[in-house]
Amino acid sequence: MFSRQFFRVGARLVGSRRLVSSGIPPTKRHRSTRALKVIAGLGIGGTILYNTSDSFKHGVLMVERIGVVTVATARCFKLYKNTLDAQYDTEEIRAAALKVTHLKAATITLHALEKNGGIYIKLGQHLTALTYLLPPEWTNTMIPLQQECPQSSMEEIQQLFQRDMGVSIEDYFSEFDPEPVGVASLAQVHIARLKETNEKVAVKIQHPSLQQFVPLDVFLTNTVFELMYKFFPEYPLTWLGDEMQNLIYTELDFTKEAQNAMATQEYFAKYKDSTALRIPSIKSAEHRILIMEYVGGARLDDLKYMNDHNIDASKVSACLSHIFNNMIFTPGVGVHCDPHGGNLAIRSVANGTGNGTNSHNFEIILYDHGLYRQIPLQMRRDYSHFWLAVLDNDIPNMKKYAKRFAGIEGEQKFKIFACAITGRDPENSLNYDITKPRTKDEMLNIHTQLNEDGILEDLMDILSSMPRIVLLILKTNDLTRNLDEGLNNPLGPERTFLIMANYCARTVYEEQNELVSLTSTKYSFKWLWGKLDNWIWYQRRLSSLYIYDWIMTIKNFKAKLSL
Ligand SMILES: Nc1ncnc2c1ncn2[C@@H]1O[C@H](COP(=O)(O)OP(=O)(O)OP(=O)(O)O)[C@@H](O)[C@H]1O
Repeated sequence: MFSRQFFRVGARLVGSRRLVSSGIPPTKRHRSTRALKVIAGLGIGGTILYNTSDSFKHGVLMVERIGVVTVATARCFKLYKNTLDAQYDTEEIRAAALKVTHLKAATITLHALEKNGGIYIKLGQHLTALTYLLPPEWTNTMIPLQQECPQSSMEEIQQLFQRDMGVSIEDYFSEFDPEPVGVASLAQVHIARLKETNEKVAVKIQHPSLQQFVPLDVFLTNTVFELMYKFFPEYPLTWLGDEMQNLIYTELDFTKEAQNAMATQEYFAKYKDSTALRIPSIKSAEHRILIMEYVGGARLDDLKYMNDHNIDASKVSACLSHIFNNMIFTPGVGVHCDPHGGNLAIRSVANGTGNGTNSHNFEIILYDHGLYRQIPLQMRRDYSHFWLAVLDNDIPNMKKYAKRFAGIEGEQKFKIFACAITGRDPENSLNYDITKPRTKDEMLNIHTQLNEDGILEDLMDILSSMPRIVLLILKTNDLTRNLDEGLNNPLGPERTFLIMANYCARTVYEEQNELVSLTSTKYSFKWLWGKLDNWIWYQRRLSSLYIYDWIMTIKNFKAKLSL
């Protein structure tokens, strides 16, 4: 590829054929022939070096990567500068011009990310998840990055395995499917069978090319975001570079993923019944190779699979809600940072046999434990207050706690934030009704309203100033909401909100109890009264779910009788 480019540039520089035919004097022709020879010599030398010297090849690829990022950045800068500096007759025209620029810049960026691959694809995937906080032209354009990740060749995989494990794939496994079951930005997963025990396993292997370019790529992305901040201080995106730098090295260490998977498996062992969660067991873990028990399943939005296996979508939805709320609200294991559709699967099991004691006829499989985050205690408490206020339509308290846990101030920013966190349009987010599912029109309306002029600056401000962990909460909320909607749960979203309200209520109950203990003497009247008052409040909160479940049981019973 390098030599081809070299020759193309050479030919353009020399333009030799045109020189001969255009009557240029012989001395000039001589000079151009010599130049052609030099370029040809460099091209051939370069090709030989490229194919024989690893460090030369590495250098060339580095220059190429830098070139791709520099050109894309310069083009996007120019586009935005022209659009933002221009004069417009009306705000509508300006907004329309900005939309066009977003789309053009996003397309240029997409091509650059695809060309460089690796962590750039990860960055693009991160952007797609910020649905309510970035213009749709950006989030929609990046969607292909979720599906198309470059696959490493079997030869590269074999070399890496031999180097890192000290043994060949043939010696370690009795079977190894060369076609991966999943190819992602950082790794690919192959199905294999262990030679020693004949067990079926999933082997996650990091793309070999990643390691050598990660420091450069992190440096480049940080530089781009810093430059952007310099030229457009009103659109700060440096946080995105910082975030990537913080996370990428953790994600690239599969021994950390193994630790997370084992900790989550152990933690959820006591919640098997409410969650039906299955985490594949870890067989062995190296920095770039992870060998796990093979646990396959269907996607959660495969409604035919669920129908064929008699799996009740409303139960799956409730289990999902328990899994993620448990992670968010209970201190212990932390929150899985990437619960997208590809990282979850469902499989049917004989009633009561799933995962030891799970009483359901299905298991929910969770993959990819590369990143977990702990939510600080006070943030968890404020977040719980916030959601209880949302469910009570208590706007003053919503504002109070949005400010506390996410630093949101001002009417406009509060509205945007309420939209992002509830996934509802401004009207519904401030007037929340948990019984009503979102309609397609409502989702369209969210994007239209978030795209209104003047909002972009506020969005950028929110993104750069809010604690990173809140972004994770927003992302988890959104992904789990999408998973839930994909299930077509016949009961609607009501039960999942009641489950979440229970977790919030428990968090607030614990906080209030702690307060009573801190402000009164144990067993004094004030202490007893405080505890009782809290307990009654908590039971009142819990009862809504019990009542709902009772109503549903009676409804189901009546429906069965009438059949
Ligand atoms: N233990 C397993 N058993 C069966 N299939 C598995 C297992 N682990 C992973 N897979 C399959 O491989 C795919 C990719 O795995 P995983 O999500 O861990 O990779 P990844 O590189 O972290 O991907 P991404 O970053 O996109 O989430 C999964 O979606 C799943 O289909």
